[in-house]
Amino acid sequence: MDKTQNIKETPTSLMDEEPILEIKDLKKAFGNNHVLNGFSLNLFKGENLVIMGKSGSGKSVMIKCLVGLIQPDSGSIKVMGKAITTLNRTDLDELRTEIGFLFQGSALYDSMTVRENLEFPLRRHKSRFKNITDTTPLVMEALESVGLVNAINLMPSELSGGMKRRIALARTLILKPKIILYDEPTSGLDPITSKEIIALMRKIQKKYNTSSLIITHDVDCARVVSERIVLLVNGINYAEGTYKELAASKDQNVRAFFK
Ligand SMILES: Nc1ncnc2c1ncn2[C@@H]1O[C@H](COP(=O)(O)OP(=O)(O)OP(=O)(O)O)[C@@H](O)[C@H]1O
Repeated sequence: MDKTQNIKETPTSLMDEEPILEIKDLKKAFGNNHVLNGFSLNLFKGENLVIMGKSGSGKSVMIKCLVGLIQPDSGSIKVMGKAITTLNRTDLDELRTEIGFLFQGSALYDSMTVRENLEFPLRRHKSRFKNITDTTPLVMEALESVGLVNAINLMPSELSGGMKRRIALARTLILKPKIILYDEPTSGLDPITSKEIIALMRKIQKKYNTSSLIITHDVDCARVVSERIVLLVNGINYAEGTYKELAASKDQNVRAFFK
């Protein structure tokens, strides 16, 4: 099926805006393995955009291209108007402070308290926070946003899986990112904790006016959290639309995601 049949026009409410993140015709192959074959997407301010694709379809490769960890073979990626592939190391590092990551495993530092885990990114990006002498208000605000103020002095070993994920999110929020990349935010969590994380993602979107790219296999998460969904199939943005639109599609490749 011609992919253009599946691609929805950009929603009219967003049409006048510059995308905060723009991927155009991205191609990446490893030898004969052509992973991305002209993938494109626009992420707009304040939007939650879900990317779904089956295992091995290239979601992680796309994210790595996006943050400059992998050089694509061709195509362009602009984040807040800056072309990623042309930035030098310093500019790329600076741009990365505007992007929050919540990756699978949410790796907190086991030997540090929750407070120290949250302070870590502030120390790493010293130049941006050099005028801050007391980190407590920032730590408290981030913990408040994820509903875990009381966990400030706990060690990661004292936290449940869901709490760890919340703290990892707080550690991301402390840098006040404009864009958040979530990689499987609900994987490994029980249904109730997943629902709590999903609700939290919505709350964060509203409170911080962040734009998010969310990679997930979790159809429930996609339904609740997204304004739009992009399906990555055969290395391209095969289909795009709201949950409702895609869930009603008759295309077998699209239906496969909603069974
Ligand atoms: N550095 C690399 N060198 C060679 N091949 C790679 C490299 N990174 C990824 N690949 C290949 O690219 C393809 C896509 O991998 P990727 O990790 O992006 O999939 P994914 O969609 O994120 O999968 P999953 O949902 O299982 O995490 C796979 O065939 C993988 O083997």
